[in-house]
Parts: sequence; structure tokens; C-alpha cells
Amino acid sequence: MGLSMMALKGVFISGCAKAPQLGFANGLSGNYGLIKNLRYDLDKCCKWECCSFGVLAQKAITPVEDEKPTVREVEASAANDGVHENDPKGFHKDLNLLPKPLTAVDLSSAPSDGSKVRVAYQGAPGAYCEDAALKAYPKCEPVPCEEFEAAFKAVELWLVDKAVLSIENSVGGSIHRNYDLLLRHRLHIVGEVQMRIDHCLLGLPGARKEEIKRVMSHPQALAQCETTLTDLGVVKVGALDTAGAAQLVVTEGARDTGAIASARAADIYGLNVLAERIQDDEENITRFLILARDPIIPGLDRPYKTSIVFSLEQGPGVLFKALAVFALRGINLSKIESRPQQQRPLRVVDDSNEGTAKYFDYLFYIDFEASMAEPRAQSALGNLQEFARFLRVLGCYPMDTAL
Ligand SMILES: O=C(O)C(=O)Cc1ccccc1
Repeated sequence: MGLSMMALKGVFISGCAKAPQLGFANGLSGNYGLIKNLRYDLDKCCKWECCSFGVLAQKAITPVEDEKPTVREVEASAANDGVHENDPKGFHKDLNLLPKPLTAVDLSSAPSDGSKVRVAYQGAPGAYCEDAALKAYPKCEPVPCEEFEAAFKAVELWLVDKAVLSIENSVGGSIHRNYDLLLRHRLHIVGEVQMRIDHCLLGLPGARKEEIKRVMSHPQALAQCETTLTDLGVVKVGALDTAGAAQLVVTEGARDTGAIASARAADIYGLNVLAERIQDDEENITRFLILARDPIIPGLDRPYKTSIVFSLEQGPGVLFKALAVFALRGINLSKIESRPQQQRPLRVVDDSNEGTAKYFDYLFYIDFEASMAEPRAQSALGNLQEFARFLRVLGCYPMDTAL
């Protein structure tokens, strides 16, 4: 079953959500001020876990004084919680049955192949975001969510480990709403996935392509297949996601209604593929981001990308100056996006999570090709910080070079 915003209400917020936040060198927000601080943060997080287990252990070995239990009761209780038969008061419980505090060894032996990782995505099973989650973590457990907002919340509330977010497409460009979500939430980008998207036209078994009068899909998918849909002369109907549209075709049972979704969605919902690769551009690539509560420790072992968002004072040449901090250090920019904020000011929450209201004319989002472990990246951001009104590192993560 998927997660909806309703399902998330009233969920207990536990454990490391309360782990202390870092201080940042140069006032940089986003946990990348000092690499050694990152290690410190992870360390504190583990200590917090130990501490909560300690409290549980203390409660578990408190003996019951008022009533003497019968032999049968003692046996039953021993079977349940490890009390020895000849020690009815429970002073000599089998302490091996108590939860063990996590050690560094436990953490290092955690599977690195993504098994057990729960990844929230927006859409129904068969959505492209689910494909992206499975590309990033082939053995993960994908968790469908009704909205991206629910996927973010699921990570924040420790219901899942990560979330997947589509951020841009080679035909449609940036997905602005998702840029806004990145800023509104405190999650960190820990990975990216680039995927070729081949859209199919799906219909009920027995229905022919010529019978289709209405096509449902996610607005991005409808936009990416504009020419095909115009040629077919169909009515376009927006849906929450592509797989959700496929599901609707089945539940509505209308032969004249099709969906744009993947061949995998056709399989899942028992629909026929009426046409393949119907996107206007052969090379239809979507880029997805993987988000987590904690940042990863950036390395130098492979190509990394860093995503930042900043705003500048008004004035001639300020953007030129901002871009120069990267150009002068030979750092390549792979993406720049600007978002006007005049109509809908944003509330930006600072690292203490207390929240300060700040209003910006424009926010600039930049992805640059360098790791925060590189001195040139640190000095570029230090330099940008000198004249930026606001600067946040959204994440530093390995580049997806597999496409
Ligand atoms: O609706 C989906 O399946 C999604 O994951 C969003 C989407 C839609 C179109 C292209 C890429 C991602």
C-alpha cells in the first residue's frame, strides 16, 4: 500500500531525527562546511541510538516485587523474556536477549547493494520514479506515495530511508515544483539517476489504437508525446502519474481510453501496448535525484556533482561574479536554473530548524562538477558566500555516468 499525506499524520518521530546538527565553516548551510564535522555528526547520531537502547534495557530488568509468580508463570515468562527458571525475581535475565547498541562494525557490515533500503517515490507501482529507485538501489523496497510531498515526509519521519524525485527532462526542461520542494525540505541529495524514458500508448486488451479518443497520463508524459497525440487527435487528460493513469484505464474499463506509461506498467496492470516509443524526441532522458536525511561523505574516488542554491544582492554583474567563482577554478557547471520568487515568497528554514522568514527576488540553482572534498570546490563556495545573500548546499553526490 502506498503512502498518502493522511497516512503520515500523527506518526511518531523517533531516534536520530533529533541528532544534533552541525556547525558550518564560513556559515555554509548544508553540512559541507568541514568534512571532519560530517564524521562527527554521524558519530553523534550513533551515540544517540546507543543511549535510547540503554533506557530500554534499564526498564526491562526492573524486577516485580509484589506477587510471587507460580512455576508455570515463571516458565511462561522465561520463554518470553529470558528469565531463568531458578530465579523467579528476574535478577539474572539473559542479557543476551536485550537489544544491542549499534557499533561501528554493525554499520560497516550493512549491505551496500541497497537491499533493505526503503525508497519512497511518487506514483503507483510501475511509475518511472519507481524505475529510477530500482536503478539506484536494485534490491530496494520501493514505497509508492500519492504525492512528492508525502515521499519527502516519509523520509523525514523515518518511515523510509530515501526518496526519489524527478528534477529535469531533456525535452521538457526543469520540473520547477520539485526545485521548490528541495528548498522547502531539509533533505540532502545523495545521488542522481539519469534514465532514458520510452513512452508507450496502452489500452484495454482487445482495444485498437484507432478506437482511442482520450489519453490519460502525467502532464510531463503528455507534453513529451505532444506530436503523437496531436496526430491521433485525442483528448489529453492529466493524471497524477503514468502508472496511475494505466490503473485508471483498467478501473474505468473504457475501450476508447488509453494511457501513456511504460511497458512495465502495461505488464503490471494487464494492458496492451498499442504503440511504442511514442515520445517526440528519440532521446528522452529524465534526471532523478535521490534524497536522504543525512548527506553522504563526499570523496575523490569518482566524479562527483554538487548542487547548490543561492540568492544575490541586486546590482549589475552580480551573477557574472557568482559564475566566475567556478570559472576561475576550472569547475564545470552542468546546470543553472533561476526561479522568480516575487509572487510566492518562500519561507526558508535555517539549520537550527527554527526558521527565519526570508524573501528573495530570484533563487539560482547550480549543479557543478566537483566534489566538496576538493579544496577548489570549498574555496569556490567560500568565495561565493562572501557576496551571496543566501547559500545552501543541497548535496554532493556521485555523478550518474552510466547512461
Ligand atoms: O509519472 C511517472 O511515472 C513519473 O515517474 C513522473 C514522470 C513522468 C514522465 C517522465 C518521467 C517521470
